[in-house]
Amino acid sequence: MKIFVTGTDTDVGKTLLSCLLTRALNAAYWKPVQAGIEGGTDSETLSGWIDPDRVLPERFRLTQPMSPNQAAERDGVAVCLDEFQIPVVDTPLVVEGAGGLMVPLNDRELVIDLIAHLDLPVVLAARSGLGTLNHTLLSLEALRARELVCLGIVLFGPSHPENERDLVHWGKVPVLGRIDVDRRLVPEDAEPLLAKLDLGPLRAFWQP
Ligand SMILES: Nc1ncnc2c1ncn2[C@@H]1O[C@H](COP(=O)(O)OP(=O)(O)OP(=O)(O)O)[C@@H](O)[C@H]1O
Ligand SMILES: C[C@H](N)[C@H](N)CCCCCC(=O)O
Ligand SMILES: [Mg+2]
Repeated sequence: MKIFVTGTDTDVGKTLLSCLLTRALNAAYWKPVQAGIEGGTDSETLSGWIDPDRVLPERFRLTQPMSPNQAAERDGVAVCLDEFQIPVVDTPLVVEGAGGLMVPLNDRELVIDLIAHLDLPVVLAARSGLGTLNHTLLSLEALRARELVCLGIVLFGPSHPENERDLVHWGKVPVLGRIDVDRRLVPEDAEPLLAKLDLGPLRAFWQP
């Protein structure tokens, strides 16, 4: 069971979702491209939530908090799809992208091309409130155009039932749940937060 966690944007909740999914699935975690290391990386965050031995080394650790193509340019590093091989692990694996789907890795390749290269189904982190319909439906359309599978959407933010309804209607993808981040979340919050998510569509993908 291998999943790529992507989002409609940066700072949308991919890392928090990855924390929850890795715990729920007893998975390893891999961040192929980390852009920005000052103030802590996503892998360091995950190491607080799961056994650090299950946090695999990033393929690229770029110093600047920018789009990977720009951060790579600053660091004088060449990022390219051929450099990414899915890690071999004997557990499920959660892979977290950088930013959203159309974020460039270099002059020719985008994060969505990395998903296709790794050949993984996607879980999409999205905001719950005003603006999410456009961002989320565009993301789903981009995935469909490349014949990539989206197993579900996880919403971050306050309750907005009409948005949830419209995302399911137009996106034709289940909303797995919603997480309202109203304070600093700690690993002890994992179980109650996971209770808000329906991981059935994920498990059904591998065990129909
Ligand atoms: N433990 C936490 N408790 C509460 N809020 C958090 C926590 N960790 C991150 N946040 C906040 O939640 C939001 C989503 O953060 P998150 O790191 O999950 O984004 P992301 O989609 O992974 O971004 P990136 O593209 O940088 O990987 C941000 O506003 C962040 O500041
Ligand atoms: C720096 C940030 N936290 C991520 N690592 C990279 C986000 C790239 C977003 C690019 C963009 O959509 O304009
Ligand atoms: Mg992140």
